[in-house]
Amino acid sequence: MRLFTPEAMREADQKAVEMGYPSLLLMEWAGMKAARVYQELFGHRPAVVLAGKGNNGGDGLVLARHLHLAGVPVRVFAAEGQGGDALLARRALEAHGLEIRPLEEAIWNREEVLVDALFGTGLKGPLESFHAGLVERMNASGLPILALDLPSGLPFTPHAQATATVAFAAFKTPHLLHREACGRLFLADIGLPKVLLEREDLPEIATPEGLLPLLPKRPLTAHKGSVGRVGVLGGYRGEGLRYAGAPVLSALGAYRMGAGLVHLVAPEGSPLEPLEAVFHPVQVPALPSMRVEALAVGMGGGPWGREWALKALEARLPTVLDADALHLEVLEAYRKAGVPTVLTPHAGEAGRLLGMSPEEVAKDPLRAAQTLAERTGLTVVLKGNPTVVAQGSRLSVNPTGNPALATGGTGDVLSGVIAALLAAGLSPFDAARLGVYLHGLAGDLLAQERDVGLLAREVAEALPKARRALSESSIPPWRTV
Ligand SMILES: NC(=O)C1=CN([C@@H]2O[C@H](COP(=O)(O)OP(=O)(O)OC[C@H]3O[C@@H](n4cnc5c(N)ncnc54)[C@H](OP(=O)(O)O)[C@@H]3O)[C@@H](O)[C@H]2O)[C@H](O)CC1
Ligand SMILES: [K+]
Repeated sequence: MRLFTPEAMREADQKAVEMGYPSLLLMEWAGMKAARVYQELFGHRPAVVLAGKGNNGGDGLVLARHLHLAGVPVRVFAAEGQGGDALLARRALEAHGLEIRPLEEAIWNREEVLVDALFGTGLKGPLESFHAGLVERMNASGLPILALDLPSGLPFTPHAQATATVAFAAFKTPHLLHREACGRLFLADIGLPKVLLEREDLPEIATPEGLLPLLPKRPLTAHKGSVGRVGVLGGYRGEGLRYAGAPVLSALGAYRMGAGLVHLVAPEGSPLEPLEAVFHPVQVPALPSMRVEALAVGMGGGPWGREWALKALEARLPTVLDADALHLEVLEAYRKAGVPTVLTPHAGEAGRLLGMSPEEVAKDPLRAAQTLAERTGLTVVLKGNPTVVAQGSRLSVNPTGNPALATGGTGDVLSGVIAALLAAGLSPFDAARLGVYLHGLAGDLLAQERDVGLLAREVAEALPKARRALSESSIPPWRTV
């Protein structure tokens, strides 16, 4: 599944029309499918449809007709000046005798549900004062908001804060970059010819169908040496072993992702945990002899991070470089050595490597991840909401995960998860996108029980459940209608 920009979506739309596909059919399906979602979520609760003058408004007018025909009470407030399909949608609605009042008069009461059909992909800049005021009034109403295609105003502020969003034909960048504004996501097939949605040049959205075939199988003859062994190198002896837990969490992540054996190389005095690991206490960063197929390096390494990474490079094994190991000259050494490498920076670390502020990175994570991947020649996991995986020109955007994961140590767990998948034989890009997806899904499963107060080790513990959910193809983060 591809992630469309609003422009790419408009192109697909235009191509459909050039192919002779009637655009009115697309609008009819969009409005009809959205009406179906409305009824599923709100039953016969009365609707207030707020429609703009563009095609997003047209979708809203079609929805109003379908709700009316289904016996749902509907009041419609629409901008003036529709043309094309939206005007036909308006006429069709009027033919059923529904009154359409000016948008300026929009008002609602406590029983109603707001349908946001003001703007979709055609918005060119931040909302001007009238629409900004309207959207703010909608948000402040406390009523549920069903957004058609996009919460109006996105990607700018202010924008509608939706309870649920029905995306038409495909997800667009704001759906994943501003997930918190979208509420529950629904994806509606509106009959757009499939060839128009197959765009290899666009970023992929990691989906269960795409990732399931990558999940390492465990044959009956498996033993601990055959399913992938991981070496974890990290920790710093200064400052009283302040981050001694980080390598332990990485080791837990690796075990819970299915590593057969984990070797833990950490400063003397570090906790001897987890009990299942093979311990190598060292005085200074070192690479002891051990039989492993992949490494996770840098967690809690502080000033030792660089040395850990350079020592680890001697093994010439697929490696995950995290946190303190992330320095430009280290990355250059890994690239030169041709070692399959995955970097796992957050926005702050990526910003440091790119010479940008963390805010700039977070604003356009797709571009930042791709730039870092191109500059380093390595595979990049840019952690954030959403997490983006980049390698060369390939981009994969991860739809799992939630704010509960924003807690100390979850990144360390992720490094072990990806290392375990590398050790099981996956390529860096596949290990990264599968690892990120499962790690996020583990967090999502836990958030169903509690949405704050998660511990990183619990995320590790939930990994087998996430793995099972993926193999049983349950819980995609959206529903298709
Ligand atoms: N293939 C599909 O996915 C289909 C999508 N459909 C729906 O169509 C919209 C996109 O429709 P479009 O008409 O291109 O655009 P919008 O309805 O989102 O908005 C256009 C109007 O917004 C005005 N505008 C633009 N920027 C601003 C702004 N900053 N402030 C105020 N007004 C603004 C613009 O006015 P202009 O005078 O600038 O032209 C337009 O009037 C998509 O999201 C789907 O919902 C189809 O229905 C089916 C196929
Ligand atoms: K909208």
